Parts: sequence; C-alpha cells; structure tokens
Amino acid sequence: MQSSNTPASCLLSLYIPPPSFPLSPHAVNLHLPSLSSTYTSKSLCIILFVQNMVVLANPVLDQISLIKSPDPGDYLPSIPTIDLSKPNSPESIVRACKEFGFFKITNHGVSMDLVEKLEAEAVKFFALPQLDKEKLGPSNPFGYGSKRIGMNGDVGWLEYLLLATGAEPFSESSLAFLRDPSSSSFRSALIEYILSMRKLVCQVLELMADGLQLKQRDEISKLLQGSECDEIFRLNHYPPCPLLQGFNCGLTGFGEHTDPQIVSVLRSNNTSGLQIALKDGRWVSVPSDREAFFINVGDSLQVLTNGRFRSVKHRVIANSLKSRVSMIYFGGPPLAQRIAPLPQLMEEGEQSLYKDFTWGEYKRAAYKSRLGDYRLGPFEL
Ligand SMILES: C=C1C[C@]23C[C@@]1(O)CC[C@H]2[C@@]12CC[C@H](O)[C@@](C)(C(=O)O1)[C@H]2[C@@H]3C(=O)O
Ligand SMILES: O=C(O)CCC(=O)C(=O)O
Ligand SMILES: [Fe+2]
Repeated sequence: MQSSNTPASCLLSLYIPPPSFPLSPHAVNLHLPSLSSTYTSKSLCIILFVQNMVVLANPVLDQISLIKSPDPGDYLPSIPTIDLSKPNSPESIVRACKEFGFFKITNHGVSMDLVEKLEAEAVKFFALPQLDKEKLGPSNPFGYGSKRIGMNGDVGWLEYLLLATGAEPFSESSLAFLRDPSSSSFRSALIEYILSMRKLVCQVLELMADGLQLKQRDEISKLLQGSECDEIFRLNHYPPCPLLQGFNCGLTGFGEHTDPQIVSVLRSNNTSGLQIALKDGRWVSVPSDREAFFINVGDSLQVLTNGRFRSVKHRVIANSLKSRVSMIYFGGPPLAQRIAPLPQLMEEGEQSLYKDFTWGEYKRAAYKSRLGDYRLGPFEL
C-alpha cells in the first residue's frame, strides 16, 4: 500500500448522484480502487454534503487524509514477538530492531489490572464534555489536544492527552491538573503505570544490551534513568468514524512518523489501526493485542547504534466502528545527553553516520518539523 496524497474530491464529485438519488456506499466504493490509495477527506466532505451532514464546515476534517483500508494480506504475518522470560530474548530483540525497529513483548510482568485501571480512567476522561476537556488545552504541546498534532499544522482523527511525566514531583509537571481531588483515581493509576513502564523499559534495554554484547548491561538503560529524563506519556483516543463504513478506506488517525526518542512503549485496547512500514516501504497492519506491549525503536536509538537498528515508521488509521484507546510511554534522555554511536558497538575504523548532537538539540529540531518529515536527515554526515 502506498500513500500519495491525491485529492479525490473532483473525481468523486463526478459520480456522486444528486441528493434525490439514494447514495449507496458501494456505488462510491466501486470507484475507489482505481484511484491512488490515499485520498484527502475533501471527498468525505462531499459525501457528507450529499447526506446533508454539517461536517462539511469542519476545516480540520477537510485536511485529514483518507488511506486505503488494509487488505487481509496486508497484516504482518508474524509480528516479532519477544517472550521476556525466554533465554533467547536478547538475540531476538536485536534481530527485531534491525529488521523492523519494532516488536511485541509478552510475559512482561506488568499487571493487567493496572493497565485496565488506567484504560478505564482514560475512557472516562475522553467521555467528559468537550468544554471540560478543552480547559486542559490547547496542547502546547502538553495538555489536551483534538485533531491537531504538534504545532506545525499536522492533523488526525483523534483526541489526546500529552503529559511530561519525567519531572518529579509530578505535581510540578504537566500532570498538575490531576491534583484536583476528583482526579485522584486517574492520577494514581497514571503514576503507577509510569513507574511500571520505567521498570519495563529498563528490563528491555538491558536485554538489548546483552543482545548487542555490550559489557555493561545498563549502557543504554542508564540514559533513561533519573529525574532529568525527558519522559513523555500520551493517551490517544481515536473515535470511530462510522461514515466510512462500506468505503474501502479509513481516516488517518495519526499520520506516518518515527518517534524521536530512544524507545516508545505502546499499549492499545483491542482495536486495530496501527501500521508499520517495512524496510521496502510497504505498510503492514499490526493486529491488536491488549495484553501485550509494542516497542518502537526511536530515532535516538538508531543513532546510538550507528544505524544498526532502524527507527520504525508507523501510523494509525481510525476504525469505522470501534474506538481505539492507546497509551504510549516515550523514553527520552536528559536534554543535555549527547546522542552518538555507542563506542563499544563501533567496529575498527567505523565512522559515525551522524553529526554530534544532544537530545535537547534534536528535540528542538524535531518539534519544528512536520510529523512525516525525515528528522534525522539534517543530522546525517
Ligand atoms: C508534528 C509533531 C508532533 C510531535 C512533534 C512534531 O513536531 C514532530 C514529532 C511528533 C512526535 C511523534 C512522537 C510523539 O507522539 C511526540 C509526543 C513526540 O515526541 O514527537 C510527537 C510530538 C507531539 O505530538 O507534540
Ligand atoms: O496511538 C497509537 O497507537 C500510536 C500513536 C503514536 O504513534 C504516537 O503517539 O507517537
Ligand atoms: Fe509514534
């Protein structure tokens, strides 16, 4: 599946029948496969107009891309799955990071009760009246956001809560709004979850160091320890988009991108939508698994391994029928941390593929970029 942003509005408007004629989604669907696989939702607006829906006036929706729905064969046949209790997990992690920059972990020891508690709190939060949620926005980048991602014009079919959780005590960070006594169950579930993510990330990065045959197991994990760490947490809610039912396409929930940090740990409810790009550029869907965690290699880990690992390009397509709720923990080092290939990994005579930079410098550049930009480009030698 490729993604080119081809506006399909003109083509669609040619054959959308007049309002007196009952609109069958199938009639429209027949024409979609002959177009390229991504459409802008201007076409959707025309469809909505025919159905007399007011969404036509929504300028943000107008910019969200439509992506061709995955075919059954587009599912990754075997997501690299690492059972953390198995003795071969270090080698399997390294293999997955080189080939996909992505893997799923099972037997992770994180309590499902805790995960479900936080998911229930997130569902409760997103169900609040829009005005109440908007009091916690607009995200700059932290706080509540809806449809707008980042500050450079990216949009998606989602709402989210983005929090800086690294600063301790939490009460001084963007979590401060959770100090209200009415939020105490949300706050405690969140804190417990973050603590368990720190432990999990440390365990995974130590296994990774073993797999890379680094002398010190904490060579990578130590970069994510301490109160200076630039740790971010995100709750995403992708509402269903029933109007797309019967059309062979979905709305972009979160557009394609790589995560700038070292690693990200993603957990979602049982609603699919996440896709990753393979080395050859093909997009494949990742079957959801509410009991597992998915690890993304971020740009910084690509640099630390001098390109041995690849940061995975990924995106989310909103489902036409089911809400997707995901929680993502982003492990970033302190702002002053130098990001450069680990000397122990470098072979004799091997040169760094990247300029010297700190996480703070990379992050600043990343936050000026658009979601789909190749952010490592300007840092390559
Ligand atoms: C468009 C953007 C959103 C983002 C900051 C950026 O300018 C480019 C990177 C984006 C990203 C992707 C991974 C994480 O979701 C995120 C929090 C991050 O650190 O980098 C987002 C940023 C965001 O949503 O503000
Ligand atoms: O919501 C998801 O499943 C993934 C979102 C994501 O990639 C991100 O927030 O960086
Ligand atoms: Fe991401």
